Amino acid sequence: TTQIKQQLDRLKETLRQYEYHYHVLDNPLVPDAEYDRLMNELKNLEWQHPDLITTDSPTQRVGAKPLDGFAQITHEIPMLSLDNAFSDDDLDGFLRRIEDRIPVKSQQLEFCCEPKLDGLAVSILYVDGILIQAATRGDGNTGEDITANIRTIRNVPLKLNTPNPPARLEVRGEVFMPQQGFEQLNERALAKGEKTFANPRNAAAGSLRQLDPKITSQRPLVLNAYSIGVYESDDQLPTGHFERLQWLKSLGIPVNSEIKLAQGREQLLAFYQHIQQKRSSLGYDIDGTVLKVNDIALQEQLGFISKAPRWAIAYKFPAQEEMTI
Ligand SMILES: Cc1c[n+]2nc(N)[nH]c2nc1OC(C)C
Repeated sequence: TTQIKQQLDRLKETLRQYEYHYHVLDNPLVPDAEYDRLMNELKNLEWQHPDLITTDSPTQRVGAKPLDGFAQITHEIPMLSLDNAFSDDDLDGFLRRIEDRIPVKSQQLEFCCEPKLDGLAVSILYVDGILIQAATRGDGNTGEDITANIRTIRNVPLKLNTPNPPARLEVRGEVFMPQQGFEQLNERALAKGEKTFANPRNAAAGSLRQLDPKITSQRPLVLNAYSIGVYESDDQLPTGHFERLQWLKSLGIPVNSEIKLAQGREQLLAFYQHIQQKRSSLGYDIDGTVLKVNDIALQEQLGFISKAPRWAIAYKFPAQEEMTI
């Protein structure tokens, strides 16, 4: 059966490359018909040799049976939320708070600028390059195990596109439903007298919370990664967030194509205005932008503000001149 195994491996690797070029590089290598032909060839060969089926095979996206419920998963690193800005003044406050804590003028600071996708935050764990587990953000500390549903999302790789994968890599990103897929889903639901969804975000949430992966598999969901959680490897990660996202893309993880580096206040505002102007033609819902200090070491120096209470404020006296007597 080594002959069969080699044939299976070749088919799986070829299909993975086709999926990578189609879903991540947005640049198909072959027509869909050729992809479908090869997928059927692999399905037939696996049907003849079920004992040789591997969990990372492109044929293994839709789980067997519906779940009774979702198990809970505790995030090793909490998935925190973001502070909001609603005006240029708020942005200036954000920049000033950074300058107060690190000796760098914001004009010299590089930022990774991203569209803020209006979907659901998820965490996907790859062990030795194989998709092992996926969870919703939940309350930030514990989420629901939605591994079976995440596996059905066509642009989520079941195996990372590298000969030497990290021991553990947690990818964090947004699962969303593009507007066209949302409209088609609601049309079909109406035609079948089923309930429709109010907006793409609810449709994505409802699709990920399906206990039956066969239903999730028929929903047009898309993943875009935006950060790395747990990482264990002999190799160091790049030292910039933007460069880390490009590295994820090289591994076969889809990353939004609007993401850019910007330096200083003017370029941040230019990115914000650029995305705002493109908003209606993106083909998916966004609710703003996410602007991140790009240098990871600076991110760690700046740290997190645990959500300060909204109902209390420390109104301080002006700093007293130290009297030297
Ligand atoms: C909660 C969140 C949401 N988003 N969305 C994007 N694009 N990036 C991003 N980063 C996040 O958190 C990081 C700052 C860790």
